[in-house]
Amino acid sequence: EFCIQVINPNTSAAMTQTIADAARAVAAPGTAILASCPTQGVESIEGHFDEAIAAVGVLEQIKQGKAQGAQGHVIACFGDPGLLAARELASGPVVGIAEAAMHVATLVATRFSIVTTLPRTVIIARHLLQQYGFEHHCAALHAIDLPVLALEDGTGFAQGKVRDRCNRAMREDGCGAIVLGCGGMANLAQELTRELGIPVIDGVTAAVKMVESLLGLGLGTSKRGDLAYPNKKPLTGCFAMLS
Ligand SMILES: O=C(O)C[C@H]1NC(=O)NC1=O
Repeated sequence: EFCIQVINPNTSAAMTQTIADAARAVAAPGTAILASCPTQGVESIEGHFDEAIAAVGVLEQIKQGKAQGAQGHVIACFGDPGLLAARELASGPVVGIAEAAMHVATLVATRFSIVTTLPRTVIIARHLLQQYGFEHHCAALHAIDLPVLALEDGTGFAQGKVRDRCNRAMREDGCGAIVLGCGGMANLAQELTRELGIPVIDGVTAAVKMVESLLGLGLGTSKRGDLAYPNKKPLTGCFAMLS
């Protein structure tokens, strides 16, 4: 009985499919998943510049999702790009996969490590830990040092690097759980949880279940204060589509 929009903020069709499949695999029987990515933007998000571009696409998708009946939204990129802006626009809940994975990890372990793609993404993930208040829960952060789209090149090489790095983190970090730091890793969590014997948490599936929970509690985004709908004003040029 819920309709949840899952937005891949990058424009990679392959990664959008990976994300959509993972979301649908955990969605409750009555939950419909609307999966999408921006019509324009950047094929992978690997830094602040990419995130700024992707955030506009996220807002466009939120607007479209609302029109299509989405009651809640997931931002399926580990930087949670445009999260607060999306919350201003949305009436339903909006959950980013980084915050969702971090929250879930704190419920099943006292310390979690993060395994993501590039070293620069590690730095951004550290900023998110501070922003969300999870710094002291995170034991360590690691990068496989491969570009995001290596996860979609079909060789399985990146997936092997993720597995090895998770294994090493579990042995060296004293962490009880691991957070996968990329939407494109969503299809690895279950298998790695079985293999490693500790919770390996993907943010796409965590966020879908969190949005279901919020909807089940009858909760949407607060529209009082800084998450109220944006003040009405003319939007010009390429931003007109957001008005
Ligand atoms: O920052 C990263 O490495 C991961 C992030 N980038 C992206 O295009 N989708 C993501 O989840």
